Amino acid sequence: MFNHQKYEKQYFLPPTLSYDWVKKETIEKAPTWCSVDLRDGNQALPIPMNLEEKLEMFQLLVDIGFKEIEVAFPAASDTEFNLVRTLIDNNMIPDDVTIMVITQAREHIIRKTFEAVQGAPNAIIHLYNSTSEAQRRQVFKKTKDEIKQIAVDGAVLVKELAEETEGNFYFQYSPESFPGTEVDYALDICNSVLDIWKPTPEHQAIINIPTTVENAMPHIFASQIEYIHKNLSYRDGVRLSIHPHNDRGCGVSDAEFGVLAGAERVEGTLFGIGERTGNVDLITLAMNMYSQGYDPKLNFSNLGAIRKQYEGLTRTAVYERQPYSGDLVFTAFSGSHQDAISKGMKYRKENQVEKWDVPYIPVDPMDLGRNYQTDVIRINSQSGKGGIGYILETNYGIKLPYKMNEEMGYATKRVSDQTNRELSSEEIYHVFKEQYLDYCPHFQLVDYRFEKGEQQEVTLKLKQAEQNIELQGEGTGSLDAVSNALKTSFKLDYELEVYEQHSLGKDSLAESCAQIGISHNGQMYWGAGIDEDIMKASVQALVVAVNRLVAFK
Ligand SMILES: CC(=O)SCCNC(=O)CCNC(=O)[C@H](O)C(C)(C)COP(=O)(O)OP(=O)(O)OC[C@H]1O[C@@H](n2cnc3c(N)ncnc32)[C@H](O)[C@@H]1OP(=O)(O)O
Ligand SMILES: CC(C)C(=O)C(=O)O
Repeated sequence: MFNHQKYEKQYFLPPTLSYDWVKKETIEKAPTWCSVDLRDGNQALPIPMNLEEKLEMFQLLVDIGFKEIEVAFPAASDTEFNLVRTLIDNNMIPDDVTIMVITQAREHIIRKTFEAVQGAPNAIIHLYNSTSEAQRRQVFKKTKDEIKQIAVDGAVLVKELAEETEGNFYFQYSPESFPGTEVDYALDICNSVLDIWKPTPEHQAIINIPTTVENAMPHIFASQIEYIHKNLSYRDGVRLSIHPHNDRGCGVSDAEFGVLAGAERVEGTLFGIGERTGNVDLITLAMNMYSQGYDPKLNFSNLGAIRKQYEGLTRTAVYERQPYSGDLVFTAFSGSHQDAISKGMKYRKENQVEKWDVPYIPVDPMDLGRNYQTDVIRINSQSGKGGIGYILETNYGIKLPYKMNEEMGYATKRVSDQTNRELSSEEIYHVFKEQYLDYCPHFQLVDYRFEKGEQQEVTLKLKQAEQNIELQGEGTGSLDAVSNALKTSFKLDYELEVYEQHSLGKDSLAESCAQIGISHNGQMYWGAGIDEDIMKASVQALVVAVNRLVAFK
């Protein structure tokens, strides 16, 4: 039964509430990013990564710029254990990268973990135990003091083994299931663990606060973090870290507010892969900083390639609307968005604008390895002339007069609406070709010859109903002469209103595109021609416009 009365709030407010974090505007300095793709991300995969895949993932994370990487839960499986050994035995960990391994606060698991990290140049031992009221009551069946003792005993053993084991070790403690834990109690456990480790500014420890299962609004989490930040012992010897999950869809807000509230380090995964609804997406966090003009200290300039590799390694598909990385996140299908984007891109080019402010596109897609041809505007029945003109211009160099563009827009939308699908740029060009370059159902241009008399004279060779015919005309200019020949011979009455032409390329051999608009009884009829010879392009454009007049008047 769908009954909200079955539920009640499960989070705890800190004993004293302060909201200093609210007064801060944005994140200007990148926190330390710790990737947990190989641990929390991996433990959520239906088929966890194998050793080769993990090694490839490790290299990918290093290449992106991560300096802290949680590589394994060594006691979980041979594969996890072997990954740590492979990295250490083969000196595969760059000097500026610290690996992290996680362990439950259980003796045999901690011992196994130290076997795995023996000889590590730098490694963080991440100790955790669950502290929530629900888990104390249901899972561990222990009192608060007994649960605290699990953490303290674990911290003691971790310290002892670190002293005995070859390698350089740092410590991290997480009160797992923190969202369901009384905040002052969680703080008390963290401080008790720190009392064992006695961290200093020279050898810091990490206290990592997770939203194991996110159960409150992000401002609650921020207030909890601010309380811990202000009341943690050994504060200058501690890096305060957060580990947001996304059960309520607020992982990014938790992380950003948490940093404003005093966290110096953020754990998460690429693309937000992780248990249930995932961990916080570090790409989103980093790119949110980047898009405000701050250096995130992670490089996603080839995000498409990163995504492809990641999807292969994890056998997981990235959602098409995933911020920054999804297939469709830079794409407008709707007309008014397309119009603004198209004008914004033009404005940017013409005015050499330095800072990015194109409407509807929060960051320059090119910065992430995307392109303007296929990523920004795509066409379906929701699209408009701005977008359709943009596709013709960016893909084919064709610029249409305003009113012709409008008509072409409706012609294209009609095709998409009737077929109920998106149209590719080739299909859009096909509509243009069919309607404006080749539309000659009544007569077709075969050839023409100009002669200069008192006026410009033309002999126009056409084909009509499979018969060759010749028309004569004269006028003040070449096009005028062709137009008069058509008007007189076919007894037509129209005004030549618009004549535009431009080159389709930069060199002198490039083709020209001519567009002609003629009016009859207040209605415009359009035609276009493309040829290396500008006159030929223009005559063809006029022939199409007149054909359309005959067909549609
Ligand atoms: C929120 C998180 O992501 S936490 C990380 C979770 N990740 C994983 O669990 C992935 C890897 N885990 C594993 O491979 C296995 O769980 C192992 C190898 C670590 C341990 O396996 P097992 O001992 O067979 O079982 P299991 O994990 O179910 O252990 C449960 C026991 O450990 C206790 N326990 C669980 N977590 C902890 C902890 N952090 N500290 C101390 N004890 C713990 C439980 O109370 C339970 O005790 P009981 O045996 O007295 O009932
Ligand atoms: C162990 C902790 C950090 C964790 O993964 C979680 O609580 O989600």
